Amino acid sequence: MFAISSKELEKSYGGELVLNKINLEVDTGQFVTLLGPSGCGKSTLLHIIAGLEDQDSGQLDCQGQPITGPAQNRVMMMQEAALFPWLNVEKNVAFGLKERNIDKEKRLELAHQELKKVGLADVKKAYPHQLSGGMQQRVALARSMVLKPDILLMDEPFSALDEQTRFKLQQELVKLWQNTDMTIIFVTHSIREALLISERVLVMASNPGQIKAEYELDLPYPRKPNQQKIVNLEAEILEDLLSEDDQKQKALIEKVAG
Ligand SMILES: Nc1ncnc2c1ncn2[C@@H]1O[C@H](COP(=O)(O)OP(=O)(O)OP(=O)(O)O)[C@@H](O)[C@H]1O
Repeated sequence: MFAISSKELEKSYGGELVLNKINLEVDTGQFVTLLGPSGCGKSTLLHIIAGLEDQDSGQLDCQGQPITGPAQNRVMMMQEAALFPWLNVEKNVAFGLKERNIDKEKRLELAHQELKKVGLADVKKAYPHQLSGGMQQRVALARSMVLKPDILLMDEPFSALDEQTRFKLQQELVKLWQNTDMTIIFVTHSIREALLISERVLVMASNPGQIKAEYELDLPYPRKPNQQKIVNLEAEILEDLLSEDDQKQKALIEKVAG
């Protein structure tokens, strides 16, 4: 049974087809990246998988059951940490456990354990504004992980971070994932990021959004950006996206010029 599967999934906004015939099969425990240019529908697809939006047509299942809305076993992490500024770090992490009828002491204990994994147990009494952007995203990661999701959906979670912090968080995320059975679907428009972290890269194209290529990455972790295979694949995917972009631009010029 697949963690997530879709058949001929489609979505339009205002008459514009945004997702076209998305066929997806994600194995349990896999780390999959949706890679593509701005506007190709990556976030829309992730939101539909999260159950935050409906598709117009096509089948979408999680663990063999149709997705009809949000569920506790699917957790979404966004680009902005969006922590509660009035709660300290441990309470931010523990917050989502309230819904699960876990008592306060246990909630804080679980939050502590998760904060330890992201190296932030020592600042659990601090408030979000006291932390750097990278630390805030680590807290957001702990807040997602404490819920022990089967499926973690990540929408460009590191794209607002500086390069070295981003690299560190990529490595940490991979380590955290390796210690679980969690399935991750990660959205990015960084080719390098996709190649450094995931087992499978699905390259999307726009107008309408579709999956146009797929790469299986049978490379051990931790990966380095200067590994020959990564360098070669990065060049290949970039080339592909550039030629796609040229065609789109040509079509747009023809349309605008009449
Ligand atoms: N709620 C909405 N209403 C109308 N149009 C929308 C809505 N959400 C997304 N779109 C449109 O759908 C298309 C795909 O958007 P989406 O955000 O999924 O792309 P993306 O690949 O995630 O882009 P980015 O990398 O810039 O976040 C875009 O043209 C966008 O304007």
